[in-house]
Amino acid sequence: MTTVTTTGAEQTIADARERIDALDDRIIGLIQERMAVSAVVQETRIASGGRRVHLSREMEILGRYREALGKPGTAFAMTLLELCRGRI
Ligand SMILES: O=C(O)C(=O)C[C@]1(C(=O)O)C=C[C@@H](O)C=C1
Repeated sequence: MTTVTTTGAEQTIADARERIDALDDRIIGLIQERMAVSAVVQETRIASGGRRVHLSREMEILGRYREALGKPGTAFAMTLLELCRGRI
């Protein structure tokens, strides 16, 4: 019979990956929720004669992400905005 043993390092990695997967599930859920809320704002603005895109609001959002996460935060926020309002 073969005995399978797991080292401390393997167990630590497996546990951490499980937490990462759970966090990613929550992040994806939050992104989907953000997309739905953003759609409400965009549809309401368009229905009242406005445009889909509101550039000064996007600048505010990009600034928040850059302040919290640095330069990659800006790239992340740009991707997030593209998910929410499509490509411009
Ligand atoms: O806040 C708005 O006015 C929105 O329409 C939402 C949102 C966003 O997803 O954050 C989407 C499109 C706009 O260009 C700006 C921001």
